[in-house]
Order: sequence, then C-alpha cells, then structure tokens
Amino acid sequence: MKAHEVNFDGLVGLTHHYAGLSFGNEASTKHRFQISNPKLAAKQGLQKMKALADAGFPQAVIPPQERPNVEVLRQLGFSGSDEQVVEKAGTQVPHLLSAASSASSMWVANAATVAPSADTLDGKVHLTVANLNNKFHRATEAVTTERVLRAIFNNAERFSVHEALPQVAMFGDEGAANHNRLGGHYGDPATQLFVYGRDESGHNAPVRYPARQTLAASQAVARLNQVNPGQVVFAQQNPNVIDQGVFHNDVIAVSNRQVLFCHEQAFAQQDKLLANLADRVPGFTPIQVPTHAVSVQDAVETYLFNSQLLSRDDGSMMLVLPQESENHQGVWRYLSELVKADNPISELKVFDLRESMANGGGPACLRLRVVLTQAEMQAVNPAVMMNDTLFNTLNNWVDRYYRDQLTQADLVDPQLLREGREALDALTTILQLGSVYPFQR
Ligand SMILES: N=C(N)NCCC[C@H](NC(=O)CCC(=O)O)C(=O)O
Repeated sequence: MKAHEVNFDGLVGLTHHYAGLSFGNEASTKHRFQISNPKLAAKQGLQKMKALADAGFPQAVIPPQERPNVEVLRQLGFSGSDEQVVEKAGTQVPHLLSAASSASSMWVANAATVAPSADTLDGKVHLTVANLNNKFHRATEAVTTERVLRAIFNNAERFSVHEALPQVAMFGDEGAANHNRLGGHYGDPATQLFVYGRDESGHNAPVRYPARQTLAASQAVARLNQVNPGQVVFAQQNPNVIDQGVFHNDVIAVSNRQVLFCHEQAFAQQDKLLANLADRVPGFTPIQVPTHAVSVQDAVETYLFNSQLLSRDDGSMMLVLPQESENHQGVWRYLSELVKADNPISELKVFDLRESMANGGGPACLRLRVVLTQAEMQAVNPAVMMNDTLFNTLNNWVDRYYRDQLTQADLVDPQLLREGREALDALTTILQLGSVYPFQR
C-alpha cells in the first residue's frame, strides 16, 4: 500500500526556559539559567514546519502542554489557589517550579513510539506514549501526551494509542528518539530497530551519565504496538557515547527507508548489527561517519545526526540540519563531501533552531514521524495539518501571547500562568482538540 511519512512537530510552549534539568544532556547543563526567548523559539519551529510543508513534505503540528503544571506541584505538597501554589513553589524550591514549568514537551520525538500499519499484526497504526521517567520534568508529560494524541489520531478503526509504560526505571522509555525503521517504500513492511541503553543485568551500562532507555521497555513497546515479531531488532547503544552526552540514539544516528546514517561508534557491536540489517533490509545502505572525520564530541556539539532525512518522490534524500552543523568547519566539510558522493543524500537544508538547540533539541527531536496511507491521513484530525492558513494563524497566536524573554525568576509571575491558559484555550479551538488540558477539565 502506498504511504507517506508525515512529520508532526512539537510547538514550543510559552514557558520555554533554560533550567539545566537534564543531567547527561550537555547543552541543557551548559545553558542553565541563560535568558530564553519563547517567542523566537516558537517561530523558529514554525519556520521549519512551513519550509518543509512548502517543499512538499507532509507536515503537522502537536500543541504544547499546560505549564506550570499546578497538579504536580500540589502532589508535592504546595497548596492554596493555583497562583499561591506557583508562588510557594517558586520561592521555596525554585528548581521544582522550573521542572513543573518546562516546555520540554516540544521535543515530540520523545512523545511516543509509532508503528505504521504495514508493520502491525492488526493492520492499525499504533502509538505508545513514552513515560520519560528518567527525568522528573519529562515524566509529567505522559498523561497530557496521551490525551493530545487521542485527539489527533481520533479514529479507533485506524489508530491505537497506548498509555505509557509503568513509571519505574525498569521500564524507562523515551519514545521514537530510540527507534528506527528501515525498509523500502514507506508503505512496505519494514524492520523496526529498537535501541536501548541498558538491560536488566546492568552489564556494559554507561558509568558517567544515565542510560534512559531499557531493553525491557523497548520489548514492551514492540509488544504493545503489535509489531510483527519477525520485523523487530533490538540493539544496544554504545555506552561510551552515552557517557559523552549522547542521551538518545537520535543524537548519533538517523534512518530513512534503506539508509542508516550514523557515527561509527553509535552502537555496541556495530558490525554485527549492520550485518543483521543487511540481511533483512533490501538495498540496505549504511553511511558510517568515522571518528577521524567527526569526533563524538563534535557530533554532540553540532547535532549533525539529529537531522531529518527526508525522501523525495525520485528516491533522493534531503538532510535537514541545525545551523550549528554548518557553523562547524570540520562537520560542514564532511557534509559537503557526503552530498557529492555516491549515496541517496543529495541536498542539505539548514535551519536556525538555536533556542531549542540550547536545551539539546535539534531538528529530529522536534518531530514525530508517522507513516500513513492515504486513508489513514484522511482519518487524522485535519486541523493539525500545516498549510499557509494554519502557519499564519499560529504565528499571530504566538505574537499575541508569547514573551520574548524568560528566566527562572519569571516563572513565579501569576500572570504567566493566566497568559498560558488563555493561550492554550485559544489553541485548542484553532487545532480542534477539545478539552485536553487539566485547566479545561
Ligand atoms: N534527542 C531528542 N529526541 N530529544 C531531545 C530532548 C531534550 C530534552 N532537554 C531538556 O529537557 C532540557 C530542559 C532544561 O534543561 O531546561 C531532554 O533532555 O530530554
């Protein structure tokens, strides 16, 4: 069956700020307490969506979550009116208000793991929400993520949305950021490669930074998504690169159709994995970047692999990169040679995503890939599909509600809470989502 890849991008929320919440994500640590610009962040994301939609790549949008998350602050013992809860948390334990205010749901590559209908036993598209339990500020996303995905994929005949795995370390799950799909045309059955950082034995785990994804979680997601067991491969990420700041597999590898573009140090037992994939994937084309051309450190700093690899109808591919990759001489030299060499990647497209990048989120983090047949595409809530009208509406919405400067100290302002709710209320009307946010229920 013919199918297309639709990229669903996360829209940056009104409380986007830099709080150093993600130990193991070096950009997050480095930019802690710097001044952010939520308005610019949202516009940078919208620019990417619009440019890719204009270039003919189907594009949709996923809304931000309600922040600050008053419910979770109440769960932690702060009481009173919503404004008082925020004020008490902000003055007594500012880092908890930061965590409850993080706009981290923008990185929707971590929202869920998706299995296209061509790969599933019941012929439906499956989405399992990620529990993100390695980081407190991210673990609180799952409940609303599920509501939002149900409002977007709101047709039970075509789509099956699963709640997140149990919220314990044993089932740490970070969604599509640790998942690749390799095969021929999008509508053909393909091999799903689940990448984990640690297994139950703890053997060969990273020592400096946490491994967020477990093998047990990946196995559970494959089961929930009803992926044909013959099409599943589990592989361990190289623990040494996790210790160098590669906190998700999509910081060191990206796949599209038959191509796997990755660093030569991306996986544990990489040769064995590539041989296995070569047996399974017709025309398998690994492109491994050697350390002498690009070090792991340069890959982490420039997010060269956190790129989107997008297919054109003629089979050629475009690599969508962050500005940081172009600014780095060695990385750009490598990429300039890559597009001239004999492989499907024929064009580089660069975006300024600096506001998201400073928290460790590149082009690939900002999008969730969903392969859909024509009939499935028609079953998606049409109001989230990007086009000129939606782009203009969302830009005006951002202009109206977003601030152009935010620090941790600003989070305690009760006006921010009110602005956020007013804005999200308007957004649910624009995107026809119904009541997905706690303040609407
Ligand atoms: N690679 C992918 N797919 N996603 C990137 C997620 C970045 C996110 N950063 C943060 O959550 C930083 C928030 C802060 O420090 O304020 C994270 O570490 O989970």
